[in-house]
Amino acid sequence: MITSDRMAAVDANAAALGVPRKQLMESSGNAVAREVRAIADPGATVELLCGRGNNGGDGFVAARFLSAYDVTVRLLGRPESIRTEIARENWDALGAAGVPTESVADAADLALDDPDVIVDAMLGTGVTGALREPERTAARLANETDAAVVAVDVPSGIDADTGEPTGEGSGDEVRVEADRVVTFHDEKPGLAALDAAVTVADIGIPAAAERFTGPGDLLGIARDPASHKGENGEVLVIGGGPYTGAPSLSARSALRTGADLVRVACPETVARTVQGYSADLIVRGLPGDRVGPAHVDRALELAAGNDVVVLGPGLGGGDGTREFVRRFLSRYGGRAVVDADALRVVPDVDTDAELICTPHQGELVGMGGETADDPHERAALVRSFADEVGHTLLVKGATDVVTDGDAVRLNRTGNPGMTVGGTGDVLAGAVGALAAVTDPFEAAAAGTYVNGLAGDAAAADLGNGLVATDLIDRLPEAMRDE
Ligand SMILES: NC(=O)C1=CN([C@@H]2O[C@H](COP(=O)(O)OP(=O)(O)OC[C@H]3O[C@@H](n4cnc5c(N)ncnc54)[C@H](O)[C@@H]3O)[C@@H](O)[C@H]2O)[C@@H](O)CC1
Ligand SMILES: [K+]
Repeated sequence: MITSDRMAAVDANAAALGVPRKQLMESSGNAVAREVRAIADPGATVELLCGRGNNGGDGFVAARFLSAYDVTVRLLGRPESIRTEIARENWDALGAAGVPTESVADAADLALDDPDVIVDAMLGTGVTGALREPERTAARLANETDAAVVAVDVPSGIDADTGEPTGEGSGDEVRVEADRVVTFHDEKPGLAALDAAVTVADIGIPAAAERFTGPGDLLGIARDPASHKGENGEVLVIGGGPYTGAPSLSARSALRTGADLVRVACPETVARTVQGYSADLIVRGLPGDRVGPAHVDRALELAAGNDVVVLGPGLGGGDGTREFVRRFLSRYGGRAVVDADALRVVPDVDTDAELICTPHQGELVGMGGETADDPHERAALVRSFADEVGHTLLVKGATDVVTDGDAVRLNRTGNPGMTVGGTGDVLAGAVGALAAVTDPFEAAAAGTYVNGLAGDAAAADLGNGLVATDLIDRLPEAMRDE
């Protein structure tokens, strides 16, 4: 099963792997034609109702694969209104090849002869709201015929994620009643409940487009242009003690990854150092030089106003600090990224919090998890450990493993230059910022992807001489990866 959002991400990842959308459209159209051939003999009349988006583009391609049939391609709208370049190219190819086409902009001009097969290539996953004209009339007419209706990807007017009509509640819910659906790459959650035979067509999306992170993994993080300060994430970093630089690295990384407000709670002795690094940070000093059990109430109070807590950078080990982490997590019910010395506490603590743990392999073993050299074998081990602890794990390595105990994603951005101190703090901050705007699994996957990209950009300039702050500077550019 794949949702529309994830499908869009995988599609972008496929393009980054060298399989562009036009190529996928070719396979999609081919698969639709195959379905038509399975239900109608050569010479049968086939009417292709095509919209102006890529769903329509799939229809244009299908027509080319149906030269043995009596085909009519009907574009709903004017040719100038075709929305995408690849759909337009396929429309032009039909004209050049002399395939009969017709464009109908006005619903009043629509009439369907009595075809044997109707291909519904009007709207796919790009549909919003109730069907508008002329698609609406075309859907009604298609439903009234005796033709076998083959829908491309999803019946027009149906939400692929829910199976509900897209105009639901408007009293206006026209949708195509398809006999068959040819959907692409994987099953869609909304199709199972429909009264139609669903075929899943492999359109050549590489398995790696789903297995590995890519630019598509950043699509879900697009910012609402109308958003206000605070709506794109407020993060509290709790850290510092023996290591004074770590919390500031995490905090600045969170800012550069897009968080609106970042606060740091750290020992008073560390506070001045953190503030010295950046005037953009709001720093709250906790009495003393180590974070300990005495600070739990204050830390919870500070955490309350934030979307995410990043817990661990520079805290150090020691009984007092561990006790702080244990008590904090047992009372905290929000979302947190847990890193470094705070990690060991996680398997034993009873918490309502939603955690993203970011261990390297040594820390994973310290938590009680297992690892293996082969990334796929390691992924399986980490997945079952995540399931056991009930939290999202991001296990760092040459290939990072991200899993929530169910889904698994691997990341291969990054380079050996990043073994320098502090890059883990940068990662924790980036994941923290992202966890404020998307779910923990997606935040961990996107966070490690951009952190690695920033590291790769730093290595391109500086080789193994890169330091953690070089990554922070390059995070904004990495976030714009396309
Ligand atoms: N994601 C992928 O990897 C692939 C997608 N493909 C196809 O691309 C489709 C998605 O393409 P698009 O994103 O262009 O979207 P659609 O083709 O589903 O719809 C595009 C346009 O329809 C119009 N529209 C939206 N809602 C409407 C409504 N209620 N009434 C009338 N018009 C409306 C809008 O102008 C919108 O831009 C998929 O369903 C699939 O068929 C395939 O070509 C191959 C691979
Ligand atoms: K369709």
